[in-house]
Amino acid sequence: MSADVRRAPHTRAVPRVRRVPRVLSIAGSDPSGGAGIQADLKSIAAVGGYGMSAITALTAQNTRGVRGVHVPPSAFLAEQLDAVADDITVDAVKIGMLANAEVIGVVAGWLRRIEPPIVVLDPVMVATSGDRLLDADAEAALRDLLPLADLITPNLLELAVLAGAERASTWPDAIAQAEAVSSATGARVLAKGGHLDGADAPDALVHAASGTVVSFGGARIATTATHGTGCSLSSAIATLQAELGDWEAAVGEARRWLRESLRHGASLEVGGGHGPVSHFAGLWSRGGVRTAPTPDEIESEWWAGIADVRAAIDDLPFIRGLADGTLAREPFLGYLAQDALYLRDYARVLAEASRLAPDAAGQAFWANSAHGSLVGELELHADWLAGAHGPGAGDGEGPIDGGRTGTHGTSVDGPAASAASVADPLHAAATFAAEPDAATTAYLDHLLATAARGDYAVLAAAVLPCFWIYVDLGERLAAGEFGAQALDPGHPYASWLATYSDPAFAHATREAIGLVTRLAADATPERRAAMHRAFRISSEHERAFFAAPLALH
Ligand SMILES: Nc1ncnc2c1ncn2[C@@H]1O[C@H](COP(=O)(O)OP(=O)(O)O)[C@@H](O)[C@H]1O
Ligand SMILES: Cc1ncc(COP(=O)(O)OP(=O)(O)O)c(N)n1
Repeated sequence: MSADVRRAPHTRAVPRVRRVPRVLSIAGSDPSGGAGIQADLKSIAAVGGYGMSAITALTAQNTRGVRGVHVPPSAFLAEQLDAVADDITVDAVKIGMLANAEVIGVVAGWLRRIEPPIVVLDPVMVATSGDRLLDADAEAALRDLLPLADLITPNLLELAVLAGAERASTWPDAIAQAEAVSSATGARVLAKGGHLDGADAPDALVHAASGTVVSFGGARIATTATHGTGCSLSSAIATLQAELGDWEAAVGEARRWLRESLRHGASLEVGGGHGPVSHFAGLWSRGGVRTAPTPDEIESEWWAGIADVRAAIDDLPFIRGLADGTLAREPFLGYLAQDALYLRDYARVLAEASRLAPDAAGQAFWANSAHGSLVGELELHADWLAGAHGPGAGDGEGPIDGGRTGTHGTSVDGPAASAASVADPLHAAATFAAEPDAATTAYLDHLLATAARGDYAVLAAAVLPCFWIYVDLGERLAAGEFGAQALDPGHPYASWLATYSDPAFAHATREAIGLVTRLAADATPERRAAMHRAFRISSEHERAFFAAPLALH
């Protein structure tokens, strides 16, 4: 190799690290999908890039071999390249099959003009099947292209051609040839050991300028699905280099990905010859292939999914009596006594959700809700249970100040205005004097067991109905959906009903819905199903809880 092919000092832009790199493959087409641009686009996507392709040549091939090659006019390749570069920032280029010297000339001219920040050149010459993919008289032109690359990825045969030597018979010989090519071109060279005999399939990243040789070992994977491994590896490296900005890290990760894909290639059952690797095997097994619902879709689906429970709650004599004011004081106070017991442990469950929350926003939200349940809500219960409100209490029965705090987990932003405090031992004794009935016990057992299992997302879903069902009831009561009596200031439970439609509680409920549905959208299908189950069970407990007072009295 002559000294004049040594690469000029690097003047192009330093590669920028980019989360989803835009990677252009300049390569030939393989209609069987295992090599060429088809493999490149799959590989780029599989390792996290946005793939583009300018097609140099069309092949008619399958896993058994190449039947024909058609090279379109090189001017049309130039048009493809310009169309991309005129519009899109190209973060990395991978070059594969170039077919002939004319095509190489077009690509070389374009590279000189555009100066993409990363160029990985896979010097494709002969397919594994033995078919030529580069005219024999184009090898000199290809050598001249090498200095325009940052990384060259030859297999053993291609390395020997580039080094002007016999095919290396040992791995140290291959590394020596790679050093010679790197030294002559200024580019890094990845010597690939896929075609070695023996139990190992090593690769080595050689950089003569810095005198480094980084070896990558690995046992040979027993498979015949090796069609397109070179194409796939080089595209993955180009993409990962654009993302990571570190050649050693990019090669290491690309190799790990390729080896995973090699292990699963045979299971695709493509063709009777050398089949392709399974480019997305890792993604499929780790991430699944089904779409995930959006938070909005989950909200509608979960709400519609408890339509039967909500309708049953609406029809309960307790709710009807509460709405039109005909509910007797005794079952109402019985309900409040149970609700006080419920809220005391519900606050503990909310505190546990706060402890489990992975982020400060969730932590603060649930802690605030736990505080609201105890300080705001329970103190209103304490008032009622101490006889300060309601029919026969002689207080005018209008809404009380404490009504600004919401029901079930509403945040409060100031000291409770209510006179009775659960912090006061006398009031606490009265507030929590009742024995929990079956409905309260069952609901709390469900919530406390869910909290004990320690799955934050499932716990968040389990506490949600207590927000959501109450706020919905409150809004519809306030809108007169259950009759105009609920709007009458003289209604015997007016102060209580006011808590149902408290705007602060409505706001907290929106936050809780958003938080839970976002968790569900991000969850695996199995976890989302567990969340949904917990949500549904809590909703059913809500119905039983509202049914209990009149079932007992
Ligand atoms: N059976 C195998 N087991 C493990 N790695 C392999 C195997 N065959 C090829 N590779 C790897 O695939 C990549 C492509 O190598 P190679 O087959 O030598 O190149 P090409 O596909 O260009 O002929 C290299 O990283 C090589 O180590
Ligand atoms: C269109 C096209 N380009 C390149 C190759 C060679 O692919 P490669 O990754 O070198 O793998 P093998 O198939 O040769 O193992 C090709 N076949 N077709």
